[in-house]
Amino acid sequence: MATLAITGGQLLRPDGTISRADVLVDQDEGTILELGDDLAGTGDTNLDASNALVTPGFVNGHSHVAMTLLRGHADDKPLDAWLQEDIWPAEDELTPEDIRVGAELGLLEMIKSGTTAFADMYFEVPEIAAAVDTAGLRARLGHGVVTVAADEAAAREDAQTSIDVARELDGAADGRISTAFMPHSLTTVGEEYLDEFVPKAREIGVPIHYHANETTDEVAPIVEERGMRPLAYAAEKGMLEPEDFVAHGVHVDESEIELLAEAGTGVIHCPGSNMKLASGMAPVQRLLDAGVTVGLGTDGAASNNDLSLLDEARDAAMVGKLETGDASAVPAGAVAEFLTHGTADAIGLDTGRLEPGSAADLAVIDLETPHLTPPHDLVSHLAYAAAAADVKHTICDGQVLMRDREVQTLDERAVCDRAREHAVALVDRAAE
Ligand SMILES: CSC[C@H]1O[C@@H](n2cnc3c(O)ncnc32)[C@H](O)[C@@H]1O
Ligand SMILES: [Zn+2]
Repeated sequence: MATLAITGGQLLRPDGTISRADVLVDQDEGTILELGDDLAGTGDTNLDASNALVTPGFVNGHSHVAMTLLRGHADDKPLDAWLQEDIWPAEDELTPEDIRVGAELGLLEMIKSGTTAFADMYFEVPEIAAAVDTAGLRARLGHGVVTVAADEAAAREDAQTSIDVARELDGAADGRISTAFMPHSLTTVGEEYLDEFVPKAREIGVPIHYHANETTDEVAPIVEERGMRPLAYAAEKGMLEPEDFVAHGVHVDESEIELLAEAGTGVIHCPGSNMKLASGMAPVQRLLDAGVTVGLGTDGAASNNDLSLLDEARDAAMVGKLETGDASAVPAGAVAEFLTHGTADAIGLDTGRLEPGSAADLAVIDLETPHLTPPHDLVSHLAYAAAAADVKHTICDGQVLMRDREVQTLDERAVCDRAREHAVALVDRAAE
């Protein structure tokens, strides 16, 4: 058995408290073997965590990781105009290789900012899975289905691809990859396709993930045409089960909050994207008060514009207070849960807790920096003050993905060079 010791650090425990402990990892099993006062010298290899905070690796509950290629391509527009005028025309030009290159850039950024697990909706998912396998992260992946502008044969093929991808890739990368059926949203996928394919997702036993209640423009047509709220419609279509999770949930009313709480369906809060696209502010404290499982997501790098969950954590805390007019809303402790086991639970991945037997997915945050001094409250620092560049080691499934800020599984320079070339060519093709 190969072992790794992470020594000298302060540990964020599953109950949200912080205390001193070393961590011993079974690298063959990818699990935490032991937490103890003095495990220095017990591992085959050692990572120094002195004057550092050791947290579970961060979990990103909603992303489109390959959209890094479109970072900064189209800013300062609302969702519909942004998608229809800029993003979808550019995505029409994407090749499988572009998606591989964009995914590698996104994964590099995730590793550098302490993320070890994520949920992702996009196209050419085998390319993304291959990048995840190489990079060493954990992921729930799915092919995003959009049927609005497609003829019936193309729409059915798209939905079937989502089912096939979910079946074929579940368990890939030595079990680090799991999957979901991913209709894009309740307005971009026709009812007949939900009726046909939601039962197929249930047959193969995968969750369903989709964008929901992101903007008022998305809510209004459902209310007008069906006389019901979007999440009541989702429940009617069988898409509100405990394993399912929706992205955004900005414009949810009390009846929908109750539906989510009763169903056990998770909501992935994406405050950066919601602010940038001016979509609105999700009622996160009300969701929490109602008992809804809330997670945190970056959305894609074209609407954020980075993939750092520490940025997202700060945004969540800040916007939570603004939305309620209450400075005690969405406090640091809640945000620390969002970063770790809250989001892991929402997307159904078994990670996010530092305890013996758990997945050895960790981030080590360097506290030797002015903006994290003094160390009065390290949970506060995690929510309000820490940044991506403070992450010094990242470990997933017991493997060291970044040591002393050097990513081990991807060649940083080569990934960035390739991404630059592919992004320029992509945007040029889209402009032709
Ligand atoms: C069909 S694959 C996923 C699809 O979603 C698009 N997308 C990216 N960000 C958002 C967002 O905030 N709301 C809705 N759709 C979004 C992405 O560009 C892909 O086309
Ligand atoms: Zn999204």
